[in-house]
Amino acid sequence: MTDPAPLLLESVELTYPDGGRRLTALDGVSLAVAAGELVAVAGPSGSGKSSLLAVAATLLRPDSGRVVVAGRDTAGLGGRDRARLRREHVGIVFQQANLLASLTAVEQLLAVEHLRGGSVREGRRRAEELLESVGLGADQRHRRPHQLSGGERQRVNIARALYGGPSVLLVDEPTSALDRERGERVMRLLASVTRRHRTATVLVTHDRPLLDHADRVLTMTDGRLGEGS
Ligand SMILES: Nc1ncnc2c1ncn2[C@@H]1O[C@H](COP(=O)(O)OP(=O)(O)OP(=O)(O)O)[C@@H](O)[C@H]1O
Repeated sequence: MTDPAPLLLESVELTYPDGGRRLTALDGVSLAVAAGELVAVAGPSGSGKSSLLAVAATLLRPDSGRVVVAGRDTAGLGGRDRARLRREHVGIVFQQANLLASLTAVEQLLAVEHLRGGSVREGRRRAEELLESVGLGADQRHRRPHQLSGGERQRVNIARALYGGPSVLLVDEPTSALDRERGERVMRLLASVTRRHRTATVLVTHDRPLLDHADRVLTMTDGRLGEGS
């Protein structure tokens, strides 16, 4: 029997208030992402890509349809249970690295351990290992964000998202602040962490050459998700 997909969306509808009416951002979106699979979502500005990530992250509740994360149907969950589900099962990588200016790379990951109420000694070892696995050398691991390059900051960001051992990894335009070559390298890294950590990864990008690194490419058009780029 195959394992259930860590991320499952079924017939999801999402609208936003728009004056006196409602604007449809997601229109009957269904998507299943398997463990170890990297799905890229392309599509024009305003087509609904960020809305898709927000719903998958349980940050927004859909008007209708099902969102199942790590086997849990999120429909009946209150705010606290959603927050816990996110903390335990969802890693999020935003466009900008959003790192805390005063903390070193290792400490950025330890801040997550602190939130989880775990052991800092254990956490330090795991943080060092993860940062090494995304390609940060021993020196860089003890630098603050302004002492790192944009690509290195994005690597710290990815390591931090992986820290909690998520089964779902959601990535929003990870290469937009990077030049072509660094963007390619970050994309290769995301493909490799998806395989190594067996995450169900959804990545939103405008950057067409990067789509080659995905297992599957989908296109969002006016809130509808279709096959192919
Ligand atoms: N909070 C909001 N309130 C009202 N409308 C919104 C809100 N957020 C997004 N929208 C609208 O919903 C639609 C989808 O937006 P979304 O941000 O998901 O698109 P996107 O594909 O991620 O765009 P981009 O590539 O420019 O980031 C757009 O028409 C947008 O204007």
